[in-house]
Amino acid sequence: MSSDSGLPPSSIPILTSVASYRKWRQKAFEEKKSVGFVATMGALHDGHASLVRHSLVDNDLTVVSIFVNPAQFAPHEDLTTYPRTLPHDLEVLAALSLPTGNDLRTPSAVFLPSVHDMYPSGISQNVADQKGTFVEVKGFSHQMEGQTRPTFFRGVSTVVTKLFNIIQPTRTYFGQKDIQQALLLRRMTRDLLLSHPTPENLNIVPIARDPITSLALSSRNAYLTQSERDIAAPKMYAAMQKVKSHWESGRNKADSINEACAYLEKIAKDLAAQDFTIDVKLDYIEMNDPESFEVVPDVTTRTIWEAEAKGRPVILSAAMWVGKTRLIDNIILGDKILLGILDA
Ligand SMILES: Nc1ncnc2c1ncn2[C@@H]1O[C@H](COP(=O)(O)OP(=O)(O)OP(=O)(O)O)[C@@H](O)[C@H]1O
Ligand SMILES: CC(C)(CO)[C@@H](O)C(=O)[O-]
Ligand code: BAL
Repeated sequence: MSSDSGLPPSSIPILTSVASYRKWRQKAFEEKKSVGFVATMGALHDGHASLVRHSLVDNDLTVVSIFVNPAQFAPHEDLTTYPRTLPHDLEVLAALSLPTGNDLRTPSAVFLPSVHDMYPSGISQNVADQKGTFVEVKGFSHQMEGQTRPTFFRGVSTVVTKLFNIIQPTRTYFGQKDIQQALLLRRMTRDLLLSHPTPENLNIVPIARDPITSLALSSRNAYLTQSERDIAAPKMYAAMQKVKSHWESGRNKADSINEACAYLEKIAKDLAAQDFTIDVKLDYIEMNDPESFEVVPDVTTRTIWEAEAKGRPVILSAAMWVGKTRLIDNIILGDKILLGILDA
């Protein structure tokens, strides 16, 4: 069954217009049902499933949006090739269920808007050509991922504001894999005084990893060849684990990171020598303050950080090119609970 024609078969109602969603939401308001929301760009995997499962546990109803947002892709990025797998996505969602009392809770609706509905004034990927209304979280969008992708968070903040405005979620769920995105959106929710969701109801769900290689699940993993996925890509997490163990043994930040960079350089050389088709290039590996996103000073050790940071953990994050695919990952050094990251 599907709510609109021209869509793949789906046991979950698909709402493609803002008006049809609003009607659905009004009924939930009237019935005093809580609505959990998971925003995605589709190509669903077990990381997305974990977000949806959390929502099913916490809420009467769960809505998943699938929208590949042009505004968060720079003109040179992969908007046109981004994986679009709607029939598969609907099957993944239909297979998710949670027994509650006599009931089986499943995702309640999929919101599938058009680019035109989301951007009534039109949308250019080139910020200089954009017209209309945009949301920027100033001072928090240029560090970490924002350094390599300077217009990324403007695109994300804008589309998520629109989605929140439409969906009116009681609670939302974002992945720790995109940790800066989740923390920035929580700040945006606070700054814009949103009630649906409140900042407290923006939940962060731990990173789902491949059980064998520990590679963080990601829609873009679909771009990787088998050897890129199984051999090269997991080295980024291995490098971060090295930073973690140096940091925890008392080395300062610069030394800890340098060891990991040297490890990755050696891996890149070895891979190139063994197989010319695997090309690995580190974009960054860095430690940042989870509140300001500023870089942890080179000479800081864990003991110095803990004395100064009043319990705040450190975000250790990395981005790496594996062939033509850019992957990101992170580890929280310290207490994840203080960032409001849920248990898995
Ligand atoms: N491995 C994961 N574990 C937990 N959450 C995840 C994981 N991967 C993605 N998410 C979360 O799912 C939500 C939707 O993400 P999105 O649809 O962009 O998938 P993605 O795998 O992050 O894609 P991409 O490969 O483009 O980064 C985001 O909140 C994201 O952080
Ligand atoms: C939050 C989001 C769905 C906004 O397009 C996207 O950035 C993502 O999938 O992480
Ligand atoms: N999950 C992040 C989406 C992006 O890289 O555009």
